[in-house]
This record gives sequence, C-alpha cells and structure tokens, in this order.
Amino acid sequence: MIEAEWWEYDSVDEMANAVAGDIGFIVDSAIEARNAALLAFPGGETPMPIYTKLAEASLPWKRVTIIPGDERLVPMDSELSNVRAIAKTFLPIGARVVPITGDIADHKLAGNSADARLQDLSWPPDLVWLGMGSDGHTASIFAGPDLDDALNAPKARRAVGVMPDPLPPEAPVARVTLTRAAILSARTILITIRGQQKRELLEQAIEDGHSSKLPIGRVLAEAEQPIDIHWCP
Ligand SMILES: O=C(O)[C@H](O)[C@@H](O)[C@H](O)[C@H](O)COP(=O)(O)O
Repeated sequence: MIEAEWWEYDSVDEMANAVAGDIGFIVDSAIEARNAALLAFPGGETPMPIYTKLAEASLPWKRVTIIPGDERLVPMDSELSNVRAIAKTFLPIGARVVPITGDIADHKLAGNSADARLQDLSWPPDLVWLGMGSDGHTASIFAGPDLDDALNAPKARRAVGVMPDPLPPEAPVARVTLTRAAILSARTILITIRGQQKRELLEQAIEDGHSSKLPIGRVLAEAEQPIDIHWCP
C-alpha cells in the first residue's frame, strides 16, 4: 500500500492556511534548487479558498509556472474553465499561467495538443496538487472509454483527451488530463478533499490499490513518493 499521510482540519479556512503554507514551502525549495517552480493545480470548488490564501503569500511569483492538471474543453472565458480560475488569481501577482488547451473541440486532438504544450515545459512538476470527485475521478482521469489511455499511456506522454462516461453533472464536458505517469512523475503530490463521504471513498480506494475500481485508487497505487492528503469536513 502507498504511504499516505492524512492531515485533518476543523474548517476550510484552517485547511487553506495549512495547504497554502505547504505549497509556499514547495515553491521556495524549488526556486532555491532550480531557480524555477512548476506547479499543476486542480479545478473544482475545493481549491478556491486555497488559491486565495496562496496568492497572499509573498513568494517569487515571477519564477513560478502554473498549469491546470486537467482542463474542461470549454472556451477559456467560461466559468467552467480551470485555467480561467487559476489565471484570475495568479496572473495579477506575476506568475506564469500556461493553458493546456486551445479551441480544439475533438478531445483526442485536444489531448495531443495539450501533450505537445506540456513537452515544452521543464519537467517534472515540483507539485501536482489533486482533488477527487465523488465518483472517484482525479484530475480528469474518469471512468469511461479513455480510462486506459489516461492510466496506461506511454511514460513520456504527459496529457491525453478523455470523454468521461458518465459525464460529471458539475461540468458535463470532455476534458484533457495529465496522465497517470505525468502525475506520478511529480516531485510532490498533494491531495485536498472535503466531506466525510469523500474521505471514506479515498481511504477505500487507497486500501484497494491496484484492484480499486476508482480512477484515483488506480493512480495512487503506483505512487512511489509519500502522498499528503489534506481533509476538512
Ligand atoms: O476539473 C476538475 O473537474 C478537477 O480538476 C477535478 O478533478 C476536481 O478536483 C474534482 O472534481 C473535485 O472537485 P470539487 O473540489 O469541486 O469537489
């Protein structure tokens, strides 16, 4: 079983402070070692208060590149766009925010294009920060016809296009996502989730490991680095 450390908080605010502090430390260490930091951030609701806290930190933002770890295939000015939320918070403070999609509607082609964009970045990421959906998806590694592509793409492949099946109600659109190999190549992996139901789901997914039916269980089963999981109700 993987090495997972759980960090529990009483409130969203407490979790946001702690996670923002941890990410600040990751950024500082990366810049000290390599003069640059590459971070992949999740979309969805949970990370938003953490984005806000993190952006208040006085860090050398000009040396920080942030990408979405997954993206919904929607116009970049759509409320559903993950990079839009990242850009809104981190562009004004000087970070470099790199979209991983353009306006390609076909998800397979969008995946190829995202992969090409990511091949231009200095890899591996210092951090891949993940969330988890209540269906057990992480990044945009979903159940459906493209699950195997996302899990078992060749190691050098950084992103693929996916059509979730069933489509998630909160954003029922095709996606591109970091592959399992790209996620696991990160120097650090951090997960943030909220609510008792997700906690039980993730605990079970980790316990089931390779035999988990949930995408997150399949991803984490191959992690070689310890994973920090931050949770609040
Ligand atoms: O773009 C996405 O859909 C995400 O990156 C996704 O993996 C997210 O992390 C989970 O769906 C959790 O979302 P919530 O935090 O909103 O529950």
